[in-house]
Order: sequence, then structure tokens, then C-alpha cells
Amino acid sequence: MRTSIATVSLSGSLTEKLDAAARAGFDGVEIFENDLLASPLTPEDVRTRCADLGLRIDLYQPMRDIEAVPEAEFARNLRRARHKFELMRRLGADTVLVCSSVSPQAVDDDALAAEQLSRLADAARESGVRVAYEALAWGRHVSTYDHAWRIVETAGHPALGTCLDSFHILSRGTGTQGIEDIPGEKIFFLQLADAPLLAMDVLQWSRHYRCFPGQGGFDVAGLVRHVLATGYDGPLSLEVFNDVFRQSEAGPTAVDARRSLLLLQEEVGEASLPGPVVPTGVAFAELVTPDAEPLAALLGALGFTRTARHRGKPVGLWEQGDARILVNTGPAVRREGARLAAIGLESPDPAAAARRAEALLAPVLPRRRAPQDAPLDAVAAPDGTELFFCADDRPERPGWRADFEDTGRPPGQEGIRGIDHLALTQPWHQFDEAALFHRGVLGLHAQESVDVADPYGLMRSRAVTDPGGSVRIALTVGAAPTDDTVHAQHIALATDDVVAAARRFRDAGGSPLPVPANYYDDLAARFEFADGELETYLDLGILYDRDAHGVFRHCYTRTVGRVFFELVQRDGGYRGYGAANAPVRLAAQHAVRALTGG
Ligand SMILES: O=C(O)c1ccc(O)c(O)c1
Ligand SMILES: [Mg+2]
Repeated sequence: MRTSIATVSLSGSLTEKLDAAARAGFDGVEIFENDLLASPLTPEDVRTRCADLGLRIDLYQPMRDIEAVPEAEFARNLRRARHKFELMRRLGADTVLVCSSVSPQAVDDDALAAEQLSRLADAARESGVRVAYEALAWGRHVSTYDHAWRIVETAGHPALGTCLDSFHILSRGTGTQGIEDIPGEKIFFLQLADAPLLAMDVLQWSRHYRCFPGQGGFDVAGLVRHVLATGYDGPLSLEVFNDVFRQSEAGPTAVDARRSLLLLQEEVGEASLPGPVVPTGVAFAELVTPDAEPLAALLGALGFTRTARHRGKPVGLWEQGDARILVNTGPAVRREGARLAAIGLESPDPAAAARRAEALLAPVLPRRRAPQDAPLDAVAAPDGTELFFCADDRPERPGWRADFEDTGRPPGQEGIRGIDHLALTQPWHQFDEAALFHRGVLGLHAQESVDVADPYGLMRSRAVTDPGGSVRIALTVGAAPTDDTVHAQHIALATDDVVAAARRFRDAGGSPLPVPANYYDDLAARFEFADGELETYLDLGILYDRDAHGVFRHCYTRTVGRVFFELVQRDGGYRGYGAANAPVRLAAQHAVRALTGG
């Protein structure tokens, strides 16, 4: 199927929008009137530019407040419309979108609406244009797709059809089965948008919070299946009004948009992508840092040993149990200090995992970072984190280990079993993209996102996991682009005895993040503890949570650069990440930062 995107979904000038849409691989665009009005290009220039870029102009929009008005008003509307039809002829656009009227002058009279839309369609046909009538969810008298279709059916005009917009339909909770009652050839256009499930005024919801399919809570794929069942063969077009996209670079937004459509097409059986290869474990986490010393001290106190070093690069491998951490002091290092730069994912089929990622527009990284290195399939996530797909067939001696020579020291054995989860801070404008990427590209399951109060902002967190919980990534983001964030990335290490692990860490010279006594007083009110248990937690800064499945105990190290560690004990199948404790943890980190200036 052809794919299209409305220029309103992308930021910048019309030229920038068109370039971004073409580069991301869209077949066409909907040109939003305001984008044309603000452009120095003539309609003929726009037409040529689109043709040069291989873009069809699938729709011109919107035309507003046309139908069901007194005759004198309609005559003025028709004059206005004729003017726009002439413009469309110059643009080479053959379909115009007419939204259901919001005008106070409009009357609740379907026969009049049908009659006037029919006369509009007559004028359109004279200019070689067709009219697609869309019910705005907040239309004055017409606000549902079935109502708009009844009017179009009554008009019975060959140049008049309906435009279905998933937002207007799904935001009202109207059933979508009725779509199949519309003949496919009378659906002139299909616009797709998702949205988070919010209880708010529908116009505000539509104008500010729409997002790409798969990034919100609507069943967009279910709707598309009904539309395809009618025989509709026009484009799948994204029309997303979103405050964040308006501020983000058009290029990446367009890629995000195309990825969303590819996944949607796959879901409805209209695209065959290489299937998902779900990772089965975390092979390693790679930290880059300008100065290995603070990290080495921290890892040492946590019980890790440096078991190997890279043969060609300044990269050390630190191991304990199945937790493997690379510390890289090479040229990829940026000034802001230590950060989590790469993740090795164990995969049953690394090449196939990379093929899917590439098909879904993830940048593919060079297979060998140096001539002598073992080849590794790798792609970049939206935030730039490098994801390496590592064969999981030889866990005792994985292929990537060949690039490392042993130091002679065995892995640490101080109670850390492996990596429980990784928390990756996302750029503010890429949070929804990141969740869809990890779900669609890696085949991970996305949990609900949770908002956590930070003393100086808000943190949003969404976990993506494999079914067995062997790979858990918590994607986090601050609430605003300017957030002065302590939302550093972190590596959570799994242990069966967090009290022992925390004690060992402190005895080895580590300093756990201190937690205020008030927190433990509250815990005492909420749960029952054995004698002395809470005192131990207070002493070691251990936080406590419970869900329907089990218990979670966890504590934190101080932050080095942009990275800290967490020690985690999950009992009885606890599924979360201690979100209830996150405000206290964030406040404690702010407090430490205020003291140390770090
Ligand atoms: O918000 C609006 O006014 C508006 C305009 C055109 C559309 O296609 C639409 O879905 C909404
Ligand atoms: Mg629309």
C-alpha cells in the first residue's frame, strides 16, 4: 500500500517537511494549507519539488465550514472553494478534505448538508478534483463517521466521498465495525493517528496529543483492518498534530512515522518484514568514560573484577556472575562523563535481528569496529545507544569475547547474579519513538508508562521486556526539554540477598545513596516487618516495595558521570521497578548532588 504523511505532522518549512517525508521513504504527502500559505514557493514550484522527490500530493486540506448553512453563506463558501480548486489544479492535487462544519451558522439538516456538498462536488468535478468529507469529533452537527457517510450516501455524487480519520473515530469510542458498511470506493481517504488515552476535551486532545500508530492507546490496526475489508486502496496517511513533533527535527520524526506505519502494515498483513528475533539476555552493558578510575573503584566495591581487556582498544571487561560490564575510555567518550553507550543483547539469530532492525529504518553500524575485531551485528537505537546482537549459542564463551584477552583474574563472586535491568534516559522528544522502537524492532513487550514526581520536575518511565524477564530496559525521560536532570542512566544488578550485597559494598568502601528516616517511618505504617529489619534497611539505604506477585528490595550507589548502579532483589515474581520509591530516590540524588556539586 502507498504511504503518506500530512505536512502538519512535521516541523519546519514546507521544503524541509517535503524533504524529510521523501527521505524517510513516504510515497506521498497531505499538504496542509497553512504550510503552503507560509511558503515562498509557488504552487507550481511545490508541484515540481514533490515530483522531483518522488512524492505524490495525495490530499490538500482542510476546507472548513462549508455545508448546511443559509444559501447566501453557501454561495460565499462555494466561491472560496472554487478558488481553492483552482489552486489544487496548479498543485496537481486531486483530493480535498472538507471537515464537518463547526460554524454557529450551520444547521442540523442532513438533507441540506447533502445538497450543498453535492453542489460543492459539482464545482470540484469541473476542476478535476474530488471532495473527501470528514467528521470532526467536535463537529457542530456531524461528529461521527457513520453520520458523515450517511450524508455522502444521500448526496450520491461521484466526486464526493468520505475521509476516515482514526483519531476522530476512536476518540469517541464509536464502534468501528460499521466502517465495513461503506463501499471502499466511497472512502476517498484514510488518515491515521493514535493518541494516549486521556480524559480531556476532544479538540485539545486531537490538536496537541495525537501520536503515531502504536505509540498511544487506540486500536488503530483494528480500524485499518475494517477499512481494508471494504476494498479501500488509497494511501495509509499519517495526520498527527503533536506539540512535541512541532519542536523536533523533521528528519527523525519522519523516520519514526514511517517505522510506525511499517509496523502497522505488518500487523494488518500488508507488509512482510523480517520477523522479530526477541533477545534472550543481556550479554553486556558498555560504559564510556573519560576516566576509568571512579568507575573501576565503584565496580570493585560492588564485587566486580576486571577479567579481560580488549586486544585493540582501551576497553576493560568487568565481570561478576552473569553481569558483564565494559568500561571504554576510547575516543567515543564525550565530555559529560561516564555514560551507558552500548548494550549487547543475546540473540538466537543476530543477523536476522539486524535485518529486521534495518528494515525498520534503524541505522546499521559497521559490523567490525576494527579490522581484527570479531564481526558483530549492531544498530543504533533512536537515542544513539548502540545495540549489539550477540549469538547466544555459546554462553560460556560468546564470540565477542574473542576480542578480549584474559587478565587472569576470575569473575567476582560477591552475590551479584547478573543484570536485572538497564535504565536509559531518552531525549525528551524521543520517548514515544523509543518505546515503539524497542517493541517493534526488538520484539520486546512494553509495559504501561508511569509518572514519578521528582522534586524539581517529573520523570516518566516505561519498561520494555522479553516474556521471560531476561531483558528489561526501563526507558525514562524528564518532563521538559530543559529538565535539569538527575535522571541518569543506570545499571541494576540482580542479587538474591540485597542486604548482604549492600553491606559488602559499604564494607568495600562504597557509599550507598542515603535514604531519609521519614521514608522508613512510612514503610512501618504500610507494611509489617520483623524486628530490626527496617533498621537494617535504613542503615543501608534499602528501599522496599510489594506488588501482587512479590517483594522488591533495592538500593543505589552514588552517581559517576551520568551513571549509577542499583542493587536489586526480586522475590516471588515481583514485576515492577520500585516506581513507588522513585520520588524518594530522585530526591536523595538531588540532595547528594547539591552537596557535592556533581
Ligand atoms: O483540528 C482540525 O481542525 C483538523 C483539521 C483537519 C483534519 O483532517 C483534522 O483531522 C482535524
Ligand atoms: Mg483528519
